[in-house]
Amino acid sequence: MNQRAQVGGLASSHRPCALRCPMGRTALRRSPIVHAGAPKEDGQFFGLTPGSTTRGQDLDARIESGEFSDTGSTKEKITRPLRQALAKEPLVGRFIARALADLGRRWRAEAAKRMPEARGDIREIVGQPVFVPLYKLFLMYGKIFRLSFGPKSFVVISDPAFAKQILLTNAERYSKGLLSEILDFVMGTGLIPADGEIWKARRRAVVPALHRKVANEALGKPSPAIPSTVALYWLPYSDAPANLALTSQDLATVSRGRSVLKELHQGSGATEVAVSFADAANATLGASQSSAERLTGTFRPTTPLSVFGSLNLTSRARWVLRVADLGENWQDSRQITLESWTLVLCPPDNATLPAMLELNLAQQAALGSGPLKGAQRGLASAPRLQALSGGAMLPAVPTLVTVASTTTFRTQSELADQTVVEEEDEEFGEEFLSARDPSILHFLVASGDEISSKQLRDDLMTMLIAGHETTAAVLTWTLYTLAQHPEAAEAIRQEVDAVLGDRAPTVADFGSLRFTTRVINESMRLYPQPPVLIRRALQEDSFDGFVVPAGSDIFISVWNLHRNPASWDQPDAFKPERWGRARAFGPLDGPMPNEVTENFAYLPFGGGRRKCIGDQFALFESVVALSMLMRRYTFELDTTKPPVGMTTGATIHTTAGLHMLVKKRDLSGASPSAAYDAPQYAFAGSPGMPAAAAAAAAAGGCPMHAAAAPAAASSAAAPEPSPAF
Ligand code: HEM
Repeated sequence: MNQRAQVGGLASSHRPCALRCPMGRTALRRSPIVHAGAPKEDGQFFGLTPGSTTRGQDLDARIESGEFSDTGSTKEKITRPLRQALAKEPLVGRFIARALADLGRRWRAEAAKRMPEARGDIREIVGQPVFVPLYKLFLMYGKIFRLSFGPKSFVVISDPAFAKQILLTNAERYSKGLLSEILDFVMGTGLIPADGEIWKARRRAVVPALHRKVANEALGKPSPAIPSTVALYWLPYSDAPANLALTSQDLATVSRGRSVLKELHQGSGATEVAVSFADAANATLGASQSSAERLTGTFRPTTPLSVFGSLNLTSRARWVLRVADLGENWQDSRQITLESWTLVLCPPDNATLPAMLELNLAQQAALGSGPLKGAQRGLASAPRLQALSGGAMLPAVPTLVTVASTTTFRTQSELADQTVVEEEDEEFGEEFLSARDPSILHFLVASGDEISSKQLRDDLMTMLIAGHETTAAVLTWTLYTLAQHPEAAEAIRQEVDAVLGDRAPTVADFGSLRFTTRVINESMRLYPQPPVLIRRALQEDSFDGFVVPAGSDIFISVWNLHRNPASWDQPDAFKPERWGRARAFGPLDGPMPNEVTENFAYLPFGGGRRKCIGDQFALFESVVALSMLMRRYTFELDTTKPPVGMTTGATIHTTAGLHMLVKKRDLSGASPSAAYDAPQYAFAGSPGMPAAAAAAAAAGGCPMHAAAAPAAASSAAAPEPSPAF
């Protein structure tokens, strides 16, 4: 059980964050909240008021003014003064007043049945991550309201019970609606956008491909040597960088361990600088490699950990961050910018690395300028990828390779038992397994007699995109959060040192890496990827008496669910311990949180029949990446850079990149302990908690922002550039 808030209402439980907390500024100071059921028969404009030019501020000001908390029937309100005046008159006047009072009661009752509605100008919410205004509106309107722009409207759901109804109980009444339309050209009838019979058939076919047994088959291969260092460097996304010229200044900058990213983003020198990073790495290795070799992965990392930049849809998406083992010679410290990450672990022979890298480059190109346009370009480059990987797009779903290359995967553990999908266990086709090629692609091809190449392509594209950007975003925001919580980062290190030492995690270790896992769980609560789920009602449905007609487009705001003050104690606070038993110190022995344990208040992987098929896989992947990175490095926010900022995409993107100072960790003295105790993570208010965080917690402020407080001269060296909204 987690430590859920035992609170009666929104206003009483949620304390505003003193600093730049996502939620802090506005509605929380107002109470009571207008809950669902509050009538809004004429709607209220949340959009630009006539003549106004600002966006988010307008909405904030109008929420602040109480405009949205106004309730009741407008007709009743307009006629009220007349009724009151008439009531003072004798006879006829009193008679009319009584009739008006009756009418007023009827109007109020009718209004109460109508869903609250926010109407306005779409431009007002366009300038900010869309889930943020939705949260503000949720705090005003409550768990269900209609958001209307001219003739178009959406029903916004922020209540666990309603989400459960849509995703589980009445799931057959809903389709992916808008999402399918938007994703059609890139995912076609892949599993995410597909509906109806196609979805059913494809789910049955694809789910077994993520089965534990597929992973098992892929495992058991010798684990590659674990590197002592991992170096980080940048590569340009361009397939064939025309200009590889290096300036001596570039090399000098890089070899001093300084960031060159400032230059990177200032225009034409970008490619040169990025390449100089790679060349500096080469120089460090004493290797002489052509640029073509570099781009096709000649670095031959001996580590199972290679991290590639992910699908980042911001203007910085052109850069690929790659983590590879470069040996001991690598610089001790350097400054890099992390945008978003995904994990690709290479098999020991490294045969697929070149193709993976190419694939990644193509993805970057594909999605560099926006999901729609970019993805089209990605498709165009698919044949080339095939050529590079010897005719088969094997690395198309790198995550499977991840687990496959990590370990022997023999011992059952909490995760191993749950790993991948159990629900269709009986349908698993052993005969489709291939020891030689235990990839998802192979499984799909072998098991799908009638599958068309278009369907295969759709399935793979879907899994590629679904499994790539999400995990990358989770790691990005986890690192961001940990940079503000050095005590939690330290606790991860203690755990990893004790459980793993310097070896790579295995699935068997997963159960022991509990704190690390709970950090990921909590990071996914604070930053759900995606923050909003989209559905369309195929039939009428109703929620607490509010009717949602067939054809309605619906946003289930996971962000709102995950920060709902009625569900969570200190909803904006990073508290991995909330997933343990209700005590301040002690083992995190609660169950792995998911939509079932939290009754749909927590939906990091959705729920019901459209739940993510890669959930356990992704969790393991994230824990592997995080534990290995935290073991070897320390990450601090670079306070000289602009605030991180959030931008809406399929996942939550950074606006200005996540700039971090990365230092190699001193590992002397960090060895596995025979008698391992759970790390002494300093929970809220505990003696071990950094002063600033404790002060913030005590003040009811958002601990996420503790490091920004003046007293933040603790181990949290980085002041707090919180996401700017
Ligand atoms: C941390 C990483 C991940 C997160 C946060 C995540 C999240 C989600 C969520 C929230 C959904 C439900 C969408 C909805 O109901 O509209 C979903 C569906 C899906 N995910 Fe994931 N996912 C992750 C990793 C993966 C991986 C690794 C794969 C595959 C390799 C994957 C494949 C899919 C597919 C195919 C669906 C659609 C399932 C269906 O509709 O039947 N995901 N994911």
